[in-house]
Amino acid sequence: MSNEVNTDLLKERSTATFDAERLTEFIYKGPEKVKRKRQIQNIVLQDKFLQSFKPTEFYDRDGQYNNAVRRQIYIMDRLEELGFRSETDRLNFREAAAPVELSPFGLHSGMFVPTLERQGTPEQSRKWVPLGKSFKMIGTYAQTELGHGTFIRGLETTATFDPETQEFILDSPTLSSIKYWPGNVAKTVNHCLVMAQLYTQGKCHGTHLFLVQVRSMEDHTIMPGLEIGDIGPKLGFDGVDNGFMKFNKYRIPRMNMLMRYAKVLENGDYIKPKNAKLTYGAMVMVRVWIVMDAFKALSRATVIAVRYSAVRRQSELRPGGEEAQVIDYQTQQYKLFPLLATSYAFLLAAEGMSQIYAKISSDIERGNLEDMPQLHALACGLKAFCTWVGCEGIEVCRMSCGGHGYSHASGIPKIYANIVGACTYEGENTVMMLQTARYLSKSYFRGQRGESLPELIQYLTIDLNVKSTLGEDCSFESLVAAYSHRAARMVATACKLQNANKQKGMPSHDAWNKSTVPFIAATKAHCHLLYAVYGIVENMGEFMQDGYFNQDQISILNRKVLALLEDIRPNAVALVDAFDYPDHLLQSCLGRYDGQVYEALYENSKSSPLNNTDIHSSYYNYIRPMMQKRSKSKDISAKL
Ligand SMILES: CCCCCCCCCC/C=C\CCCCCCCC(=O)SCCNC(=O)CCNC(=O)[C@H](O)C(C)(C)COP(=O)(O)OP(=O)(O)OC[C@H]1O[C@@H](n2cnc3c(N)ncnc32)[C@H](O)[C@@H]1OP(=O)(O)O
Ligand SMILES: Cc1cc2nc3c(=O)[nH]c(=O)nc-3n(C[C@H](O)[C@H](O)[C@H](O)COP(=O)(O)OP(=O)(O)OC[C@H]3O[C@@H](n4cnc5c(N)ncnc54)[C@H](O)[C@@H]3O)c2cc1C
Repeated sequence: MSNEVNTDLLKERSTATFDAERLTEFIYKGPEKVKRKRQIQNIVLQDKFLQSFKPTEFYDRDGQYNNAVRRQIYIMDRLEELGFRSETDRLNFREAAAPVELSPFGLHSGMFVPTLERQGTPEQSRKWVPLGKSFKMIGTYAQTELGHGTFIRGLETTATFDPETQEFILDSPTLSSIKYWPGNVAKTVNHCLVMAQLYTQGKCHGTHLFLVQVRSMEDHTIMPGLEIGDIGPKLGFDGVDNGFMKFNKYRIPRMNMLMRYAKVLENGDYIKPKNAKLTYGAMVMVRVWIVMDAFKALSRATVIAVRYSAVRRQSELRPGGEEAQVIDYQTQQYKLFPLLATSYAFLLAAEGMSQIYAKISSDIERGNLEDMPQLHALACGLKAFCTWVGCEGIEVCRMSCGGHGYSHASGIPKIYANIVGACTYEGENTVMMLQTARYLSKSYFRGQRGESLPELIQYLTIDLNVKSTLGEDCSFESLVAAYSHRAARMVATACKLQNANKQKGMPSHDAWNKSTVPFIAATKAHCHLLYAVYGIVENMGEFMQDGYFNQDQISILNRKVLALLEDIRPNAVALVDAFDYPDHLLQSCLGRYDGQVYEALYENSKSSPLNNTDIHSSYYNYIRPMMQKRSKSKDISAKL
């Protein structure tokens, strides 16, 4: 590989109208933090073991899982040796060391340990959390079953209290009750947090969490009374062993029920929690993180697509002129620049969401549950919105790279395959949007009754007869007003339909179900408040439906979006550089900082296993015999 930077990229960087480094410092919260991040990334870059892994697509499933375990354990050991204590340092190291592959210990650190911490009594946490943190106990979160994922109340695994032995008996009474999908259940973990229907004194008290040992701590054999296995290959998550698990009247001690909020006493009496949904806390936390995952995935794809578009030359823009950088085509700009802006919007949304989560979850821990519905609605809506928009955007990035985007060498297919799972896991997106929709519906009717609403949804009570004041400048205030108007109108329309259905005599559940399509559209509009001019132009019908904008204003917006493409054009490369993703994090021949994409693609293709021999064994085994057979056949030779 040459050491030179592609001349087009050099030019892009030298003509940018702002200093990308300052923006990097804004993103990572200051120059010291940027420096530290780079130091950590360099440690990884110098690490021969970490650099020795080939991309996961070159391994079969067994190899992918094996490598993932090997690499992640090495990462843990290195983190210990390096003595990194700060969460940011550890995250930076982990991301640089395993940039594409998901960890077979991800659910251990991401759900198992935090749930023990937050849902266990102080004694339970004191006992188990240190074991989890030191990996003496390896665990995961096992909730979903063959028959039910979304409808938690429909889960069928039972945990029946036996006061004689002071134990719970876990059972999978039906085929559909078998736990199915939980990550890392198949091969990695020795413990699970299992969501099961609690029965005591002959009564069901709904779903609760239980700590269950599933493998021997001595030799990792599956505990008697359990059946465990892998569910097979998936679209992504190559290194993750999503599994199935069946309980055959398997006993665990009473104290293995997580009892911070609900309790079962020795005599079998059940003590109710303050709110039954407190058991769902781990899911809320992960939904919040997923917003940040959506940012990371979309921004990486955008970096790759924008850099490649600056390097790729195709066709003549000026007749007889040199071939143009594809980034100069207005259509290419219209594909990519809004996604670049969306990446930045997602970053800010993810940070804002994390702050709200930190505040409300600490209130909840102190017993103040007032804002729980608001947190739930916000986390569900943003998780669904950002993963949907992110995945669509990543696919646009892939296609904007033409044929090379389809190759794993572009790095984009893997980003997509991993993040698209987030549209389903931790709450299927439509279902999540409908949770936010219910909150909006209830809030709308409260607003109609004159009750006060939380700040984020006060716009639901605005006067819908007011028209837009948007002028040539497309001011921030006029854009916010437009989005508020559109979302408020759409929520009101959906609520009116819901009400009309009720008035026709429909039971309230039917009245709700038969208005959910407009409610989903209204909820997307609610989440869309992250956007500006492009969002209006792309959804003009919804903004126009009640004549909110006049014809002149529509023309202004259409002109403005094209003018913005011109504004972004000289800065596009600098705006993606500012994310400061080093090449070894992007793992992309197309998104390289130096822009040497053709050399990289050519080199990369040489590592394809099909190139190990000039003549593949299938020639001797199948092609040659087929040709020999055909050449002997009279019919064929006659035709030839
Ligand atoms: C290549 C490099 C790229 C870089 C990026 C890569 C990105 C990849 C990163 C991946 C990293 C790590 C790996 C991730 C691992 C994946 C983990 C996946 C784990 C799981 O999936 S665990 C299982 C998750 N399951 C779910 O989420 C189930 C969804 N269902 C529910 O949550 C609920 O049941 C419900 C559907 C929300 C509600 O059901 P229902 O209406 O029946 O209501 P309930 O009776 O249950 O509730 C009544 C009432 O309560 C309200 N409510 C419900 N939940 C909550 C809550 N959590 N908090 C507060 N209130 C709640 C509900 O709204 C009702 O209210 P109402 O009566 O309407 O007022
Ligand atoms: C990669 C991956 C990792 C996972 N990891 C884990 C894990 O670690 N632990 C774990 O417990 N689970 C895990 N899961 C399971 C995951 O949480 C569930 O698949 C998810 O919650 C969706 O539930 P479901 O499969 O039952 O979908 P379903 O609910 O069956 O969805 C099917 C369709 O029905 C629609 N639908 C369902 N209910 C409604 C409704 N009320 N209103 C309108 N439409 C509805 C949905 O919108 C969807 O279109 C994982 C899944 C994946 C893909």
